[in-house]
Order: sequence, then C-alpha cells, then structure tokens
Amino acid sequence: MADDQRGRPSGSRSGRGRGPRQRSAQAPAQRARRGDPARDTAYAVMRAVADGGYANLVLPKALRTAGLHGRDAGFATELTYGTLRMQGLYDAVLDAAVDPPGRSIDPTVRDILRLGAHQLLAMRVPDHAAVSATVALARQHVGTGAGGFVNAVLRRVSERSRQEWLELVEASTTDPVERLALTHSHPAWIVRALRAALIGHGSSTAESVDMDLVALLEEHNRAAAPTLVARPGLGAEVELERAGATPDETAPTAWVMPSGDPGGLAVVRDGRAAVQDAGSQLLALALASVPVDGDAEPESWLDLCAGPGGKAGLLGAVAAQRGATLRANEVQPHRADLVRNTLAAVRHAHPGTVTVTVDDGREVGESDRGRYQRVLVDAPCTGLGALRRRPEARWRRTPKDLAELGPLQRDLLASAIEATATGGVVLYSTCSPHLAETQFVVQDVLRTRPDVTLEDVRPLLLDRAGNPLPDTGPGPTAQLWPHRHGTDGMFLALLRVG
Ligand SMILES: C[S@@+](CC[C@H](N)C(=O)[O-])C[C@H]1O[C@@H](n2cnc3c(N)ncnc32)[C@H](O)[C@@H]1O
Repeated sequence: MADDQRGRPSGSRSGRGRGPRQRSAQAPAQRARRGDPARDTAYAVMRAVADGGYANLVLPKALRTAGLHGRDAGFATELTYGTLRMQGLYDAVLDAAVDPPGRSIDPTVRDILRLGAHQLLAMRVPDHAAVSATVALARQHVGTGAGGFVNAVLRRVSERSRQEWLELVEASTTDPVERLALTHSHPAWIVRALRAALIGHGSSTAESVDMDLVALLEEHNRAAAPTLVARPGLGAEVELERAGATPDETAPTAWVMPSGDPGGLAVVRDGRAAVQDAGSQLLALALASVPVDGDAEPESWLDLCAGPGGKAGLLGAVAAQRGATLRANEVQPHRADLVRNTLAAVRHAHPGTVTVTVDDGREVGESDRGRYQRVLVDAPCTGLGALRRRPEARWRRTPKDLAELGPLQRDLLASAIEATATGGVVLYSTCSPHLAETQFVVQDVLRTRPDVTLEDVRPLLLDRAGNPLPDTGPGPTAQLWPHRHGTDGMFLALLRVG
C-alpha cells in the first residue's frame, strides 16, 4: 500500500532494503515539530516562486524577515537556489522513490521533498538531520500525514548515493538529449537549443560540442560569484578595494568580492558601483569605444531598452567622461523608475548628462530619426544565457516565449537603426545565445537594410589588460559563454549605418 501524503492510514513501508547510507531511525512523531528558520525560509521562497515570484528578489527579503545572517543565510541561499536549479533531477529521483513509482505528489509536498532531496544529494547535511528537519517542515506546513509520507520517501532517497541516483535516472531513457536534460536538470528543449547555439555561433565543432554542452550545463548549476562594476569617474574603486574587493581580469571596470554581501556596501547603495556581470560591462564598454564617423559634438547616445539600468549606469558614467549625453529609454514606467534609481549617482555627479524617457522603443526610430551616434538595443529575451543567476528561469521559459519575442526583437533593432545617424553604430545584444534571438534576428533585419553593415565586434571586447577576449567565435558577431568566459552568455552584434 502507498504512503499517504495527507495522513490517512497507510500500509507497511515498501520494505526496500536499508542501504549503506546512514538514516534516521526516529519516527516522525518523535522528531521536532517545527522546521528551523533557514529551512523555513527556503520553503517560503520555494512557495513564492511557485506563485510566480523571482528567487533573487524574494530570498533577500525573506532572509531579512527571518533575521538570518552569515552561515544561516548562506545555508538558506544554497538550499533555495540549489533546489530550484536541480529540481528537474530531484523530481525524477522522487518519482522513482515514491510508492508506487510515478504516483502524483501534492505540489506543496513536492517542494518540501525537493528541499530534502537537495540536502541528501548535494549538501553536506547528515542524512538523519536532512530527513528529520524536512519531516518537521512537512508537519509544520502541511500536516502529520505529510510528515510520514516525506519521511518514507526521503528514507528511500537516502538509500542511494547521488551517483547511484544519476545512473538510475539516466537509464530511464536512451535519448541523449533527454539524458542530459535529466541528469543536468534542464528542460530538454533548452538543452537542444544550447547545443544548436554552440554550433551555430561557431563556438563548438561537431567533435567538441557534446563536451562543451556538458561544461555549459554544469556551469549553469554552479553558484555564480557576484561581480561588481565600478562606474568610472565616481571614485568607486578606492572604496571597493577598502571593502576587500579585487579587480577582476575579465573587464576593466569589473571587481569581485570574495565574501560578504555587496548590497551592504555604501558605494553600491549610492550607485557608484553595482552588482553587474562582467559580460554586460564588456558590452557597454565596447559600444562606448568603437570609432564613429561624423563630427557631432557632443555625441548623443541612446539605450533603447534600458530597464532596470545596469548597462545605462556604465554607459552614462563613460558618456559623462567623454562629454557625451545618454538617453536611457524604457517602455515600462516602473522599470524606468529603476533606471532613474540606478543612474542617480551619475546624474548627481554630472547633471544634464543622462535623461530617462518612457517610450516604446519601436517608435523611437520614427520620432528621432538619425539622431544618435551610438545606440544600444539590449533586447528583451529569454535570458537563456543567465540561467546560473536565475535559478527558476529554466522552468518558466517555454518555446512560445521565443515566438512572442522574435517580432519585438526585430522591430526594436529596426527602430534603433532608424534612430542612428549615418556613420553611427547600433549594438544589438541579448543575454541569450539562442539562435532565434541572436543571429536570425540580425540576419533578418540586415536583409531589409542594405545600407547597414555588420562589423567585427570581437576586437572591442578587451579585458583589464587590454587584450581581446579569447574564444568569442569566428566573428563578426561575438558570443560569450559562462563555461568559457565566466560571464553570462551574452550575444553581441555591431551594426554600422551607412
Ligand atoms: C534585457 S532588458 C534590458 C536590461 C538593461 N539593458 C540592463 O542592463 O539593465 C530588456 C528591457 O526592454 C524593455 N522593453 C520591452 N519592450 C520594450 C519596448 N517596446 N521598448 C522599450 N523597451 C522595451 C523591458 O521592459 C526590459 O526592461
């Protein structure tokens, strides 16, 4: 008879043999009835994410509310992020561990089981502690019966090692993509798209692609250390150094913090520095440094899709140093507010350099034809290049998103070209390597504009020492990769308007 998740009498346990791994001999009733604050917080964030929340926004608030700091906050963060990333694998494990295999599991109970599976299979938590604390969580949030069910399932999970579970799950299919999807916890359509992107961007050969794909999927499942940007000309560098940050070699403006919460630094709070991926920094610096034709003084720069303002923050600081002006545009008013916030330090230090507008970028080409020398289109995209930073994103995105985003991406790029002066440049970028959002968009738009040429963007991607970043593809576009460059998977195409 199956275990009952909701507390109705259940038959004897499956009796599957006790494995070599240690487990709790305590009955659920004897265990603590309440979860501990760190696990409670992880559970609350999982439920908020199930309701549509974003872990990177919900978790910091939940940690503050629970008063968690230091190691406890670290534990809750690893538990939440790790569980969300690996939930595809854990679901396969849990579906095999329930009795009978594949029986349906209540979504709330499944979240609790996922948290337990992560502790058992990926964290240094002793089995008995992982099981009893997760049972306590189930009792507290669902009920006594759920506690018994969770106890039974997690005991079965604890009977095998992570490697044994991986082998078992892998054996459930012969399709190589499905296998990678299960063992590396990604939806299969994303694995397929990433494989096509590695080849399509010229980043991998037919021989190397399978190895590269595994390296990329593994990187998506690692916690990414936060990179900071020191917005130039605002004196952020000295304070970052004083706080223990060190210069990052990937980009001239990038810094890394070995430990601690960068959000707590005054220099981050006042906007002279910010958390920003080094790839995003390289992209903004590339646009700022490319030579443009014409003698416009001062130069006018446009960030067409600026919210929440990360790249505009760097562009604005560089524009101020160069005597140029920047218009940071965003269609959504609340995101335009975020841009204003992000740009506060630059606006304060250099009044008149940056303006924020709320317009549909698709209309800017017509209203401001030929007005700008440098234009950034950091297009809305699926974000498949930033999966390591957004743990739930892989489970939310669907191929339908691509169909919806495609026309918007093309319209925004076409509008950006219209808004660019003769001899000026447009940088089209996405934090996705998906071919449908990158190469295909650029090729389609170029077909309608014979006066626009694609230029090699790779020589503009310079590291702190001034050397071009290696392995960005055969050109003229560039593709950055988490497993190669330690950055998000940014795509860049540089277009010159003739
Ligand atoms: C990838 S994000 C930009 C990220 C930004 N460059 C940064 O570094 O912080 C894309 C932005 O485009 C905005 N967007 C979507 N449709 C738009 C449109 N029609 N016109 C202007 N912005 C648009 C979205 O609201 C979103 O804020």
